[in-house]
This record gives sequence, C-alpha cells and structure tokens, in this order.
Amino acid sequence: MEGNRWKMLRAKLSPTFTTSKMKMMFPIMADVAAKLRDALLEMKGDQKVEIKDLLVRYTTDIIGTCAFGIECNSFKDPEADFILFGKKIFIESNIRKTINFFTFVFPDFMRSLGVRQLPKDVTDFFMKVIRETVSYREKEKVSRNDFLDLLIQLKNNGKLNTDNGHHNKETDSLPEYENSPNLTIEQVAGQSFVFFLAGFETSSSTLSFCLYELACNEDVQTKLRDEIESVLQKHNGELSYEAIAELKYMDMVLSETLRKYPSVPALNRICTMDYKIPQTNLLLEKNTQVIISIDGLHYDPQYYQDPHKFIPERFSDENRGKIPQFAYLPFGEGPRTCVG
Ligand code: HEM
Repeated sequence: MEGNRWKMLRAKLSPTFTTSKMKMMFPIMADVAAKLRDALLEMKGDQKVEIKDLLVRYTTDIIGTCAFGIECNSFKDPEADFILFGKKIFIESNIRKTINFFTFVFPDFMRSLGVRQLPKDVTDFFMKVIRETVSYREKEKVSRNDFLDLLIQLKNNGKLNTDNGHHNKETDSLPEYENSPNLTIEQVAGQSFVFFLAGFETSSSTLSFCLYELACNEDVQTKLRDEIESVLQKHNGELSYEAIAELKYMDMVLSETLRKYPSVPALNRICTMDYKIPQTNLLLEKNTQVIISIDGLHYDPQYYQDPHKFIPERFSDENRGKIPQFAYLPFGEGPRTCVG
C-alpha cells in the first residue's frame, strides 16, 4: 500500500499500538505465556522439543487473541485452524519466499490487503473469522480490551474512543486524517490479517534465535536468569508490564538477537522525487526502487566489532549510543517503521 491510502490507514492504526494499549493487552498476553510455561512443564526431562514449533504456537495464540480476539488454543490443539492456515502461508510455501514477501513483495501485498495473492481457502478462512467475530461482538455488545475492539471503533466512529472521555495525544489520530472515512469490514479483516502475518513469524523466529544463542552462551544465559529472578522477586513473583520494563539485560539480549538475525533482511523503498546523495555524483531518480540491506549493515565490522559474535553488551546504556542510528535497523526506519 502506498501514498495517501497507506498514510490514512497508518495514521488511524498507529494509536492502537501505544504504551497504554499495550498495557491494556498485557494480561491477555500473560495468560498465553502461562500456557507456554504449562506446556513446557508437562514435558519430560529428556523429551526433545522442536522449539520453533512451540514458539509459533505461542505467537499465533498471542496474535490470534490480540488481533482477532480468538483463543486459538494451539497448545492444546496443534492442528488448530490458525496453525494450519498459518503454516500454509509460511511453511508450505518455502521460507525464502516468506522473507522476500516481507521485503520486496510487501508493498504489493499491502496494496491488495494481502488477500488476493494468497490461496482462496486461507483468505476465506480469515475473512469468515473476522466477520463472525465482529458481528458477534456488535450484537452481544462484547468488549475484550483487545486490538479488534480498537479496529471496531475505527470502523464505527472513524477514530478511537478517548480514554475516560478526555482527549489524549497518544490516542487521537493525526488531525489531518480525523475526517477520513471509517474503516470498512474488509479493511478491519485485512488489517487483522496483516498483523497476523507480520507478527507471528517475525516474533517466533526472533525468540527461537534468542534461545539458540542462550544455549550457546551459558554466561549470557546465567546473567539473564539472575536478572529475571531478581526482578520477579521484587514484583512478588508476578509477571507484569512494569516488571518486564525493568529487564534491561533482557532488552540487550533481544537487541543483539535482532542484530544477528534480523527477521527482515532488507528494506524496500521507492523514491518519490529525484534525490542526489550528498557528497557523491549519484542521483536517485524518481520512481527508482531502493533496497537497503539490513543484514549487510548488521554484519559490517565498521559498526560491529566481531560481528559474528553474540555480545549483548553492545546494547548497554554506555555502548548503545556509539552505534550510528541507521546501522541498526531491525524494525526499519522512518514513517514506515514496524508498527508492531
Ligand atoms: C521481532 C518482531 C518484529 C520484527 C523484527 C519486525 C520487523 C519489521 C520490519 C523490518 C518492517 C519494515 C519496516 C520498514 O520498511 O521500515 C515491519 C513492518 C511492519 N510490521 Fe513488523 N516486525 C515485528 C513484529 C511485528 C508485529 C508483532 C506486528 C503486528 C502485530 C508487526 C506489524 C508490522 C506492520 C503492520 C508493518 C508495516 C508498516 C507500514 O508499512 O506502515 N510487526 N516490521
């Protein structure tokens, strides 16, 4: 999706990802985390685990419940529809294609809201799920404090309800788009679907790589475990939004994971005007497609000494500032940066 249509939707949807909205959804996410813990506890000591598979179930359940408002139950039922249809998009159609999908094909995919380029049974499934859920919620006046509730507000009112009746700069859409049309049910379904696709594979692969690095680097693992135990102790053993925010070393470990294994290896842009790259004779003409290699930047020894080594300390308060802003791009950059 490009131009004004993208701008309008982005302006409407960005407020659904604010800190306060994330806090609101936190208990839903914590419930799914508890199910992951239970699934792990049920395993026997010497049982082999395909961790990527388990984490796909975890992120599918999180996004299914936050974006679609549906309990996918993937831990109890590995054959659940969401898992099967998710696999159909991502696993059966080779991983390389998936990566390319996010980088080069993403704008086209967004233009059509993704749906027409995918197998019809997959799009029919997601469309049906959203139509039924929205219709049920509207009829029964059910509210779940989740992302779908926010999309329903955008469908019915064109903007989000204000918190406690007060305007809040976090929750108001940008003023120039305040009077843009409400979302249609197709746009609600399309957006939920985009979030499902953009979210579950990126997050589960990041978590898998993180666990892999923790297994390879026991010192990092011990330090991280100590941090988690001490923060949880301070919060009476309770996992909360505030407790997570205190996990500084965890943040460093995840940042380093995203450096070594960015989910999206390259960014894709199209020049909207002629642009001369400063201090060179290079002119990028309007409509030129530009591909920025995230992998290339993240492994450039000019920015990261020993780039193949897993060193979370690169992202300590002291060191983080030494990394040039555009040499670390796991979530992209600029107005199109990852919304999730
Ligand atoms: C580890 C997790 C994730 C990573 C590494 C990641 C990475 C990215 C990257 C690199 C982009 C392209 C940005 C650009 O072109 O500048 C992107 C876009 C996007 N991401 Fe993510 N993402 C993650 C999780 C999520 C989640 C959980 C969601 C939603 C629930 C999400 C929704 C989106 C959307 C909607 C876009 C398109 C934004 C636009 O074009 O305006 N992502 N993501």
